[in-house]
Amino acid sequence: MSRHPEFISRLDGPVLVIGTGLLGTSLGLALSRAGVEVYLYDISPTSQLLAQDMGAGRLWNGDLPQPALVVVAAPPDVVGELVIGALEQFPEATVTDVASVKSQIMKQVFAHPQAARYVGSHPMAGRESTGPTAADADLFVGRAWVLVKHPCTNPQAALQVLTLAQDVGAFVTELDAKTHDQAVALISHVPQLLSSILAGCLVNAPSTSLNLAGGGLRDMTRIASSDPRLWTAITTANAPAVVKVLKEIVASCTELIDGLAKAPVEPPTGVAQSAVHSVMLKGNQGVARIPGKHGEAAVHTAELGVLVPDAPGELGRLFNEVGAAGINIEDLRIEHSVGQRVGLAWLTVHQTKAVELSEYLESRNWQVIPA
Ligand SMILES: NC(=O)c1ccc[n+]([C@@H]2O[C@H](COP(=O)([O-])OP(=O)(O)OC[C@H]3O[C@@H](n4cnc5c(N)ncnc54)[C@H](O)[C@@H]3O)[C@@H](O)[C@H]2O)c1
Ligand SMILES: O=C(O)C(=O)C[C@]1(C(=O)O)C=C[C@@H](O)C=C1
Repeated sequence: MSRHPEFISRLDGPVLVIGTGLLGTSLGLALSRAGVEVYLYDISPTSQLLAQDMGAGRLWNGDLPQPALVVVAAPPDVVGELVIGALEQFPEATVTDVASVKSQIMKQVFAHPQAARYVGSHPMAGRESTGPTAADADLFVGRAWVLVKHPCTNPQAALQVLTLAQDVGAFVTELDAKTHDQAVALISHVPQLLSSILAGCLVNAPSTSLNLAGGGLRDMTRIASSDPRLWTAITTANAPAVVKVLKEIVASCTELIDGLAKAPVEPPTGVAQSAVHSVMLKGNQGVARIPGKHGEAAVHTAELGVLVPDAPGELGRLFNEVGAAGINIEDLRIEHSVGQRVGLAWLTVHQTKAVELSEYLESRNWQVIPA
């Protein structure tokens, strides 16, 4: 594949991707776009063919030159054995993986004599859909990518994996396996489980209730569509850290329930109000600590709501207008409820451009709602 001028890789290939689902195919697309030779292998013939059709690389066969780097992008419960298999099959190659949990895999791999060529890694980028067709060459752009080294890790191998992460647009952070697993329990694994538990409460809800769903519920449940098999493997492999965070949440829920249960008291005692208020306040403080893109504090953007008629081409027309104003859309979310004739598009733009865009869109007869 020819090199795309905007995305030239510093990494020397070929790279063999084992597991061509969402992560493996996204990586193949990003590397192929940057001119790196990518080979693809998946236990599922359909998945590897789809990945090849999408342009993520070519199917691996033993006649091809040996890979310089092998990336294992399979579910966490098979990663350890696949990494060891790759270390043995390709004695010159560096081997890495992208699994969401690290301690168990590090322990399994570092019992092997050739483990110095292995570097654990975890791109903090993904989505609720799996499989090659959900892949995106830009998946890793601006996202964190954790490198997990071992005292025996070969520095040259670590450098290769660092280069891989940087070449696909990620910024690299180094952590030990235990710190990594505790961190992702809090910021990824428990959020997934809570989203699933909340969405699970909707299973028997009447459709008259569900038809009222707005942005709040949608924001909280996007990841509830994630793959049950993959997430069972992820969370069980990180059970101790996940249980610790879940227990904290149960304690907070119990406190809140006890406080709220006192709400109907006459005259009001303020206990219920204080229980809810402290939950809300702590939440405000926590959410303000989540960094924005590239790990910077998210203070430079503003959101603008625009009412968009529910008709073909209207969203495209809005984007064209914003483009004509010379303003970049940093992010986008859409609120849309069943039976409504309009949707609400929330555009995130640079803070300094928000007023200008609002005035411009109003002058073009769009109805703008400030955040
Ligand atoms: N989905 C996410 O958001 C996300 C984000 C970061 C990291 N990860 C990690 O990336 C890895 C892959 O996740 P995904 O979302 O791409 O899943 P996926 O289901 O889309 O892809 C996994 C692929 O691995 C293949 N596979 C399974 N066993 C195999 C084997 N023995 N040999 C070869 N291929 C095999 C499957 O056929 C499948 O195509 C997981 O370890 C996951 O923890 C996922
Ligand atoms: O769905 C998303 O937006 C994600 O980025 C998925 C997400 C996450 O929880 O942040 C999920 C699992 C990973 O191991 C890494 C990323």
